[in-house]
Amino acid sequence: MSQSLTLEELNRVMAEADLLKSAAEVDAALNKLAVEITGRLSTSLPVVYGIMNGGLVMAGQLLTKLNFPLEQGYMHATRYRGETTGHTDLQWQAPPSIPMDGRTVLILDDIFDEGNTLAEVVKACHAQGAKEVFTAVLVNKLHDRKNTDLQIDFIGMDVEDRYVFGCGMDYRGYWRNAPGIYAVKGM
Ligand SMILES: O=P(O)(O)OC[C@H]1O[C@H](OP(=O)(O)OP(=O)(O)O)[C@H](O)[C@@H]1O
Ligand SMILES: Nc1nc2[nH]cnc2c(=O)[nH]1
Repeated sequence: MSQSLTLEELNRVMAEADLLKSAAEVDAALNKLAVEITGRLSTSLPVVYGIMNGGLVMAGQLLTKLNFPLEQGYMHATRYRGETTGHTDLQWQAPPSIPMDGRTVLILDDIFDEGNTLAEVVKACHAQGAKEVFTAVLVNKLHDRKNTDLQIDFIGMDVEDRYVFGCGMDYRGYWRNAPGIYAVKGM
C-alpha cells in the first residue's frame, strides 16, 4: 500500500515510466469528448457524476468544456483500492450525491479496463430510477478481458494493455496528478 513507498521509489517509477499520451493529447481527447457529449446531451439537463477518485481529474477538466446547463455530482466506488489488480467486488464509499430519479445521467470516469466498475455503477443508476444513463471515459484499455457487454457511449482515446497512471489514475495511491498518461515500467 502507499505508506510503504518512499519518495525515491515514487520518483523512480515516474522517471522509468513510458509516456503513452502527452498532456496535449489528453487535452485533445477531452475536446473531442466535449463535442460529442454536447451533441448528444446539451438539451437534456443531465446530472453528471464523476466517479471518485479516478474520475476527479477527468471530470474537472471536461466539465469546463461543456457549455450547456447541467448539474454536477459525485459518487465514490472503488474496486482496486490502491492496488494494481482489482477485487471482484465494488466497494461503495459514497453513494450518488444528487438524486437521479427520472433524470438523464452521465457518468464520468478515468478508465474502462475490465469494465466491472462502470457496469455496476450503471446498474445502480438504473436501480435508482435514472431515465437514461450515459458513460464517458478518458481512456479505454485495449484487451479481450472485458467482464461486461456494456458499451461506453463516449471514449476519449484507447491505451495499450499496461498498468497506467496520471490524469486521475494512480500508481499505488500516488501520481494521479501527473498531466499525461504513463505506463509503469514492466507492467
Ligand atoms: O474497468 P475496471 O477494471 O473496473 O477498472 C476501472 C476502475 O478502476 C479505477 O478505480 P479504482 O477501483 O482503482 O478506484 P480509484 O478510482 O479510487 O482509483 C478507475 O478509476 C475505474 O473506476
Ligand atoms: N491507475 C489505474 N487504475 C486502473 N483501474 C483499472 N485499470 C487501471 C490502470 O491501468 N491504472
